[in-house]
Amino acid sequence: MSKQTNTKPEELLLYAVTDRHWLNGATLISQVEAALKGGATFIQLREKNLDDEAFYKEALEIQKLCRNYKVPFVINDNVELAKKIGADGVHVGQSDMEALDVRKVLGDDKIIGVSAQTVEQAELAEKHGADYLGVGAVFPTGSKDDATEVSFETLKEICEHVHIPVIAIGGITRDNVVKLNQSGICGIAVISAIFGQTDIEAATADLKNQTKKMLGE
Ligand SMILES: Cc1ncc(COP(=O)(O)OP(=O)(O)O)c(N)n1
Ligand SMILES: Cc1nc(C(=O)O)sc1CCOP(=O)(O)O
Repeated sequence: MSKQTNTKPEELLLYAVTDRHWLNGATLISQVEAALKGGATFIQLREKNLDDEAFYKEALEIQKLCRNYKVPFVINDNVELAKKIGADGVHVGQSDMEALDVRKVLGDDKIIGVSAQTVEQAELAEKHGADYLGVGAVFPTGSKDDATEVSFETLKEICEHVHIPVIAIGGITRDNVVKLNQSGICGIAVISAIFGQTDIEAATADLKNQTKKMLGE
């Protein structure tokens, strides 16, 4: 990995993906702030069932918070909303808008993250202008119904074949993150290991330490 992209590998160390499934009466903004206080280095707003107006208001609120913490903020799938509020970028999957088309909408300076499960998908995403790849699911996950498992060997192969940063996602916890050692990733993305925890700030700080250890930092 060595290509210049719109995000730095260190920003991708501990990437928090939101999920209102874990709210339990709390607000998303308070949970994201706890993750930021604990040291999350990147935030993705992932909403699957929110109406446009509520999604817009929430995105503006979380964007403001992330700016205060100087942490990149991207939106899952919704390129139009990312463009409208001037978010730092978007994350798209294999069945979403193609990276080349996202780039046309957002311009050269925004961050485009793309999900990849195979080397072919990873190479194509890089060629089409992705700034980083999210590869998973590296472990079984309860947070995404249609996740398909990606083996350690495939993760490693993807890292070897692209020149953009790769992060792993899916079922990662403080206890199993060590298993990703020597894969070539520069960080991890999680939902439940942060937002499913009682003390989000402490869990984030702990996971960040474990991730740094795994990376040999
Ligand atoms: C960092 C990161 N990596 C992968 C994904 C999965 O994206 P996608 O395949 O589009 O699936 P949904 O998240 O839309 O269910 C992600 N969101 N973030
Ligand atoms: C959003 C997402 N994408 C995945 C993929 O495999 O692409 S797995 C996943 C869910 C990650 O949540 P948790 O950390 O709770 O397992």
